[in-house]
Amino acid sequence: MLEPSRAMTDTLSAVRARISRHDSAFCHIEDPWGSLLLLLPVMVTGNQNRAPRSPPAKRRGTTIQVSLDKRGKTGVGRTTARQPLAESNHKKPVAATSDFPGAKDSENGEVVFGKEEVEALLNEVLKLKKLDAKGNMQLVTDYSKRLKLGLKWSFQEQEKLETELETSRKKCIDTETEMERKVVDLNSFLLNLKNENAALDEKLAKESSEKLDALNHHRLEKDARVDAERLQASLSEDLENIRKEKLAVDKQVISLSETYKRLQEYNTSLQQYNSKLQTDLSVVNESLTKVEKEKLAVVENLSTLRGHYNSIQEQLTSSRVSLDEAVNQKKSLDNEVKCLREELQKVREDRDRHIVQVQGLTADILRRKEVTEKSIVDLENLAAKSQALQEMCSSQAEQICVLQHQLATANEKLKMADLSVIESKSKHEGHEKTISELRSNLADLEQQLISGENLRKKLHNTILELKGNIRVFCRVRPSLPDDGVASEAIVSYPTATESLGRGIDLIQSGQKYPFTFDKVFNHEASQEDVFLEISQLVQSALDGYKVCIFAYGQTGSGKTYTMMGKPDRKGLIPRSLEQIFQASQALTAQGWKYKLQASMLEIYNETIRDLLLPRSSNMDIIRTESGVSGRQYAIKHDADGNTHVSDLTLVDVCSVREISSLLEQASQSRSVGRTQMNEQSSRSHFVFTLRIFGVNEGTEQQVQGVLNLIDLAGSERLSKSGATGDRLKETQSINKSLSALADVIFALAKKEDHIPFRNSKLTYLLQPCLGGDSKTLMFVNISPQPSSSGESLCSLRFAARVNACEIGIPRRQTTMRPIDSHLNSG
Ligand SMILES: Nc1ncnc2c1ncn2[C@@H]1O[C@H](COP(=O)(O)OP(=O)(O)OP(=O)(O)O)[C@@H](O)[C@H]1O
Repeated sequence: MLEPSRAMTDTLSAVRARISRHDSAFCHIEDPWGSLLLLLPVMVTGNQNRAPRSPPAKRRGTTIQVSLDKRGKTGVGRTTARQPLAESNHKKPVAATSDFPGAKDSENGEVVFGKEEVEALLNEVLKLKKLDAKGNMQLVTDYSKRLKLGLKWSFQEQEKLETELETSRKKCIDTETEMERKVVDLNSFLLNLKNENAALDEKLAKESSEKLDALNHHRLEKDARVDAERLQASLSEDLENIRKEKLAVDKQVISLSETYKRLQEYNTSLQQYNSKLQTDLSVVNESLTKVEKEKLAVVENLSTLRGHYNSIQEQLTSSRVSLDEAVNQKKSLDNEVKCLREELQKVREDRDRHIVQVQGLTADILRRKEVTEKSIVDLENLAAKSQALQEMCSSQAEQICVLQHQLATANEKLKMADLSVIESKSKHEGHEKTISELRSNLADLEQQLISGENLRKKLHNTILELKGNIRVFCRVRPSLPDDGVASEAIVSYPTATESLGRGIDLIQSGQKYPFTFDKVFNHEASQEDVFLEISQLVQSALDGYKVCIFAYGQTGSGKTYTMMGKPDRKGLIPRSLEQIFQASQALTAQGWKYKLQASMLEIYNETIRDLLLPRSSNMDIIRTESGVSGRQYAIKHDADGNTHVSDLTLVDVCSVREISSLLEQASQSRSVGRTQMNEQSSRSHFVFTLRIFGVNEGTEQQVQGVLNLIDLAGSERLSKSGATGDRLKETQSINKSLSALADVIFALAKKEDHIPFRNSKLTYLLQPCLGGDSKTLMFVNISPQPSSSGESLCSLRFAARVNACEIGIPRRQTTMRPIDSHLNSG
């Protein structure tokens, strides 16, 4: 990596040399006037005191002296070289004579003018003689000749100088041109130099990066070298250790060699011992033979010594065995690198000991035999076990086969199950898809249902509005057993199409009075028939309208029956409440939540009574009504048209059962007076009010409806009632309030400025429901008794007038959310 640096250094040196050369040339050119002075044989000087810029030219021939006079003007003079003019290559000699004073003769007889000569000529003063005119003339003539010569020379010199000046100018121009050319060359050279410099910089950067790489590489190599050195150090340590080990091994080798030598010596001694043992063996063999002979002799001769013989035989056998063992041991010792010859020798030396050892070995063999036998038994046991295991293995193999078969079957089943699972999955997915579709359809249907319900409400209310704001239904009760046998019917129903179901004719004194209402129920109409006609009106209350249904009619005409009914023939109030509960329950599916509040009061003799108070409280009030003391219920209407009766009991109701209980309580609380006409005739106006607050969680819509169901007191005439005393007062009060009701309705119909709501408690209580933004329905109940025909006619006439009224446009009370307080309260 050092090569690029060296090459770079060489290149830089070469460039510096070139720059140096060019610098010198440039410097030379930078002093063009110096060059010009070299070219021009002119010496420029300042005044005489200033040092010349170049050494005074001691040139031969005439030189031009340019001098500055005292006013700074440049002048051109001549210096006269003291050389002969002939040596000058540009001077022409001027002929001169020796007669000319002031001029100096050259060697060739030429006159050379210089400054001094000219000055001397000019300053020459002719010395004229007074009496020598001729001589004077001569002098003047000479002087004029010399002046002429001087002038002539001067002219020639001037021409020459001009020529030289012109030449110098040309040369100067040439020099300038040359200089400009050289400047251009130098500029291009400088440009090249800059390019080369840039290239060199680039090369330098490249080489710097290469140098960095080289340095990195060098660093890595250095690290590697350090590692290698470390490795070398560790290897050196290992080598040192190995050397130490080698030394130890060498020592061991030496000791082993010594051991080997000793072993060799030992081997030699063993061999000697072996030979000795061989000798002993032969001796033993001989003795053995001898012993055998003796043994034979003993066997043959001494049967009594058989036992001894046997022992000897055994000893002999053992000796033989031991001998064989010894021989074998010897052979093995011989075969085993003769290392154990020493032991053999020892064995042979200690023969008895060997015999003992042989005996021990024999015993060991016996022991081993026993062990072997035991091992054989064990082996047999193991074989048996092995056999059992093999049998077990075979049985297990069979089981494995069976299991494999079962596994294959199970795999098949698993595959089948997988397939069935996949199939089930796809079916499930299909089902899910179907379910999602059904759900979306259901959602659509629900949406359609909601929109249908909204449309229904709209249409229903539109129909009701088209029908008129206050409608009148007429109901004729059937004849009761107590009514006695009627001689003739006082009511008939027209059968004409236009008045079918809507017309009623009352016959009195042979005169027929036809009436037409929104609906006429004859005596056969059931409670259900009646309720069917008003159910939509009740539904309106749930939709947020103020609904007011009241029953008007003479005593005993069936008002209470129509409104309350009997336990087995429920009237409008329980049916309406049932419908409201059912409808509110059904609307929960559309996101509606309702809160229902019930209140029940009666207006008796222009006094309000809370029918939901405990009986004791009512008793107090009754005493109050009779002038003792008691609380007053104040009626107030807020800006939203809601009526509030102070201290009136409001009960949150959640079921029909609760309502039934409340109605029962109210029924018992009602003031029931006896009149001559109806033993159970109620002498008060009964007002059942159900406030309905609904909110839709989904649409944020809120409704606030009111359902007023009113059972008015009987409207009998005083003359017919026969009442006296309190009953008369009751009748008068009732008639007054009914009259006030009629006045309000008629005032509304006439759109009078003042509506006399405050004329009675009943009208003031029902003001919001009569005031134009509610839906009002009046039942006019008619008794079929001929004796009641007059009252019936009055009722029908009143109803007809009411039916002709338009009291306003019903307004649905709906808002968006903020009225949550109704639902949250309580
Ligand atoms: N449509 C009807 N069908 C059967 N019975 C009826 C019908 N209308 C009324 N009655 C019966 O007639 C009697 C009088 O009816 P109800 O008490 O309802 O009259 P009312 O107008 O309420 O009298 P009051 O003004 O004195 O309260 C009751 O016994 C009632 O059961």
